[in-house]
Amino acid sequence: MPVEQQALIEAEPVAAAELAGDRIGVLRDFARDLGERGEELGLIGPLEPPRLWTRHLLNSAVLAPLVESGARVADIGTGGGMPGLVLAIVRPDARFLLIEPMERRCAWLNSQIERLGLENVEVRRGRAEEFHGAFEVDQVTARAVTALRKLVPLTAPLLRDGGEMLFLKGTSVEEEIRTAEKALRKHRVRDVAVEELGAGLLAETTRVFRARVGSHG
Ligand SMILES: C[S@@+](CC[C@H](N)C(=O)[O-])C[C@H]1O[C@@H](n2cnc3c(N)ncnc32)[C@H](O)[C@@H]1O
Repeated sequence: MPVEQQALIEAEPVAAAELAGDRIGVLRDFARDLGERGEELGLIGPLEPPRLWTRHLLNSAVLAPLVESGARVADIGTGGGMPGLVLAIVRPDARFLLIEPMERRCAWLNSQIERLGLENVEVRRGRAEEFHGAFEVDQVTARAVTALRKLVPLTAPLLRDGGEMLFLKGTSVEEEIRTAEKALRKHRVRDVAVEELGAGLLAETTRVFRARVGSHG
């Protein structure tokens, strides 16, 4: 990578090693490739390399403690890898399905899975709604895909009874919850909570929408 481009990619924050534990080397490897090629491949915008770690990688990795050990997790609209591929890197004890309709993004994700030697993650090309009835998972994750009132009908049918939604959301999450009231009721979404993640670790904390579907825990 040219020196001038290296300088544009954010230096690794101290919190990265704490969040990724012994998987930090693999996360670093992914960060390097995403930083070098992500913009050219249309995976991240031109303003993103200087905030690659804080805005994207660590913003995804803060979800890791909420992933249940041994869980089957579907990440909807993974794009360049956030949060699903980052979680697959830092949580090798869970299994991940990355659901992404765009062919070029799926090719990128598959090439990273192979290059990084990840054995707990697969890519399924298509829209979330195309997989309703095809499988059931314990948890679903998503970031920057669509508003909650649309995300709930897309993802609830992918969850087993008692399964959990974990959506990275911005500051308007409470307003999104209000607007999604009908969809939440229709899909029997319960135990709705908003949690702040990354306090004490990240300069900017992250908000996660957390809820369960159906009747069983
Ligand atoms: C703005 S990008 C966000 C990518 C990534 N989650 C991130 O935070 O960087 C939205 C992604 O969702 C995908 N997407 C849109 N609608 C979808 C659907 N119905 N099912 C699955 N993925 C979808 C798009 O192809 C795109 O890659």
